[in-house]
Amino acid sequence: MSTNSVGEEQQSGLVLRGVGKDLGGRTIVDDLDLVVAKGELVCLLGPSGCGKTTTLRMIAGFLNPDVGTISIDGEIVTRVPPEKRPTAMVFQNYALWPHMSVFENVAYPLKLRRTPKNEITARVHEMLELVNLMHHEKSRPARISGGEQQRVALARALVQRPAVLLLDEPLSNLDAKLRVRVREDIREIQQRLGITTVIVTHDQDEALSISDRVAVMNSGRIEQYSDPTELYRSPATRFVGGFVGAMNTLDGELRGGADSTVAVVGGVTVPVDTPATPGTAAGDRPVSLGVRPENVLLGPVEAGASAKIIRSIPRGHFTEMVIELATATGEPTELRAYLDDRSPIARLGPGDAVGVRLHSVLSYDQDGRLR
Ligand SMILES: Nc1ncnc2c1ncn2[C@@H]1O[C@H](COP(=O)(O)OP(=O)(O)OP(=O)(O)O)[C@@H](O)[C@H]1O
Repeated sequence: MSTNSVGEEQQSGLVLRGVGKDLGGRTIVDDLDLVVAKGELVCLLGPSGCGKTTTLRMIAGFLNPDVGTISIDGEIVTRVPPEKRPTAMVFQNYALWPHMSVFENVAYPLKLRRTPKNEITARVHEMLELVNLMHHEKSRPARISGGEQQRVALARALVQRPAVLLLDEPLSNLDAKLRVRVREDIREIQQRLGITTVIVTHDQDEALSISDRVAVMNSGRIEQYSDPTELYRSPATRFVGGFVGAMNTLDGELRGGADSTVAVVGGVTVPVDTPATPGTAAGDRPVSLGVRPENVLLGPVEAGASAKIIRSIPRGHFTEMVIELATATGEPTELRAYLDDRSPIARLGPGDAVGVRLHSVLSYDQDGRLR
């Protein structure tokens, strides 16, 4: 995690230090540190109940942390009420006023602050242009689509010119196709304005595709805080590896050096091309290996450890194969592999024999930490 330097504190858009919250007699957020740079988009990603929304609500000021501090642009705001904080929130259900037009909805926070009328008009129009909704300024929310309602909610947050924009599961009410469009729109607008943004999501695809960095949460703590590529390639814990993307987990260990590494699984030796963490054979024995399905390489029997195809699942632009490794111990060890449809192996089916090699194998210790 980041250092506690004063310089970093001042240059950062948002800083949480040692933030904790108990609710209903349980610790929901536990000693959480998070530094979001100015203009950065960060997703809080994690399973249901891990404390993402609670964290977001503390940043917005709707909930007070029991311990820790929150600062925005170098100012401590831990006890500042929500309406006085330089934050604006987009809620999961958008929370638009049904009896107000699109214009009035976006104007509402400015009216509350007694902004002069002509300034309200100018700022609302500027925002409606930004989210491409000028043609709907007189419409009621019920008359526009879900994606458009989402953009109204975004405009209503941005019109307040917050230092930090907060979005709670902003895409969960949209269908799959629209979700991709709208998340790209959000990213584009966020980058254009250079606004520090925190988004809560449980959707890894969403987090990986729009974030500068992703904070993966589990049981009230951040397990890893990295850019999307690093998060996918080197998940710091077994939990992160399983939560972000698909991962085969095997009981076994890596042996050998960088040139000729093998994975020993159930008493058989599987050749490994480029282990992600070379030299893991030394010291304490790792207790598990992780390998992404696209890094399980299938070829002719003689080219790798022997295995049998159990299932072949067409996945559109690729084929997913479930294979069983022929272990010496007789313990069944299943692996999933993704194969290019053009590969001759993709034409094989259940019962056929294949040779297995592995690529970029990760090795985890007893506590599930990357070695
Ligand atoms: N006011 C409260 N009193 C007691 N428990 C609460 C309260 N608010 C939230 N919790 C509990 O805190 C835990 C974390 O809730 P939170 O909403 O932060 O999770 P989340 O990660 O956002 O999950 P989800 O994706 O399901 O919204 C949950 O188990 C929830 O039941």
